[in-house]
Amino acid sequence: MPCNARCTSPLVAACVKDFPKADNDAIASKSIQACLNYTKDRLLPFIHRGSWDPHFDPWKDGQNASIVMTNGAQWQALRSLVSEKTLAQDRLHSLNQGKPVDPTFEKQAVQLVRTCLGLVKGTLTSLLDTWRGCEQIDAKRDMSRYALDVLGSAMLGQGFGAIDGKFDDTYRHYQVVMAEMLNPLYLTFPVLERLPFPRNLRFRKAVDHMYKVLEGAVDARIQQRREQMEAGTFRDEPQDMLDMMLGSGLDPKGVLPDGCMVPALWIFFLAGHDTTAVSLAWTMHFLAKHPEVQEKARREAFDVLEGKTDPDADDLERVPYINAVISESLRLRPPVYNLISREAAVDTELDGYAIPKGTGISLHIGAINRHPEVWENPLDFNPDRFLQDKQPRVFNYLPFSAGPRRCLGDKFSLLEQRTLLLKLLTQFQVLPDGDMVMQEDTYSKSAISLMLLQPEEIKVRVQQLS
Ligand code: HEM
Repeated sequence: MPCNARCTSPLVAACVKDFPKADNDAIASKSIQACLNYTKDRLLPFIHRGSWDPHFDPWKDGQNASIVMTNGAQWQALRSLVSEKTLAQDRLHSLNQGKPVDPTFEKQAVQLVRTCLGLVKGTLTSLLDTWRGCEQIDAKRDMSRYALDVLGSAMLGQGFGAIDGKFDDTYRHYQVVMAEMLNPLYLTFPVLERLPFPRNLRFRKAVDHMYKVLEGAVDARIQQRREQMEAGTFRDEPQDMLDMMLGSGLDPKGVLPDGCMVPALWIFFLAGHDTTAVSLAWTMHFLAKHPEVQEKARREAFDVLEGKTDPDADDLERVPYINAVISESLRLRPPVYNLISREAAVDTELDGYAIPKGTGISLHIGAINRHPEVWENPLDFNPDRFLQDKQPRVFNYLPFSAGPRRCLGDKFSLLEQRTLLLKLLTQFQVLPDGDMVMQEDTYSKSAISLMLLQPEEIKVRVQQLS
């Protein structure tokens, strides 16, 4: 199935080709809904500051194009540039697999992984320090703070003061954006966005604030480079993703087309924060609920660390069981539960269902990840299934989606999650708090939870290991 310019539907195309019949059923029966579904166009307000302006045309060339909002050739160009210049690119993956890579890039990527790991470790140490002497912890809240500070450090070289409780102004505005960005009423009737409602004024103020923070971070970095160049101290070694995307010069648009830098940074925050936080919170929940799994993961963590307090990049590649725990948690509770919908690019048919061109299609990741014809005992939490020889086919396991639009931050998120688990397991025991079955059944009703599967709360108890 070809793609048209407005609607990239490679995933749908891939589904038609690659899904076994059972999954086609799941998609067709559970996931194909009417056009009220989210389409990428509807996500404009939080990504494009000008989207409440009736004259704003996000599809016009060079107007704040962002990777999530574009399709076709424009998306392809942005995707390869952004992925090339961040931790997301495939060559970093080859690096981890010991395959040959371009030596200039290798030097930069190795440096960046090391720097990012350093930043993650610092944030993590602060987080675990806040848990000492605590009986019960709010895992959902704390994982959210951890993921935000890690992302801030890795992207911009600065946290948001989330873990140390400073909660600067930016954090407050950021929360407004996160709470409102997928408001179903406004997604369905985007025209409401342009009316002078108090909600809209608050939302615009918050989006404006976030843009200013990101623009300010870019300007400050350019200014810092200028001073370093004048003093002859500038070293062309990226310290964070902003450095990678800026290249080695003084141009604020860096290696990207005009107007794309801030939307690119913005998207990484919006796509990378809550997703990782929710995944980690669910993993804490499963560890508490399955002590035998926790013990096995702890043994692996102790074996790999061999007495060290912090893992290095190699250690993170030697934790198959911990990796399987994360994979299983992502299977059962995929943070992106319902994939942002596409429109069918052409008239087509999916497992006997006619799909006219333009129909909104939303893939139900949650249903696919637990389909009984694909997964044995699909509702059981069983990390060992990811250690068996026969691994799930790509399109049977979709927490990060699949195909050309697969998540760009998956490797980064896994690095962040493995680091946390390695350190956590060697320092704390995670225990259930109250009725954990209840927790699994109470999902947040907030707007964002319509796409992200957010638990209402996840509380666990922690006990420091002696
Ligand atoms: C557990 C953590 C994460 C999960 C479950 C997740 C899941 C997803 C999914 C399902 C998509 C596909 C959306 C679609 O096809 O419409 C996606 C796209 C994306 N993700 Fe993630 N994500 C995670 C973490 C991250 C992180 C940490 C970052 C960045 C730092 C990130 C950046 C992106 C970007 C930029 C896209 C858009 C790619 C494109 O349209 O080409 N994600 N993610």
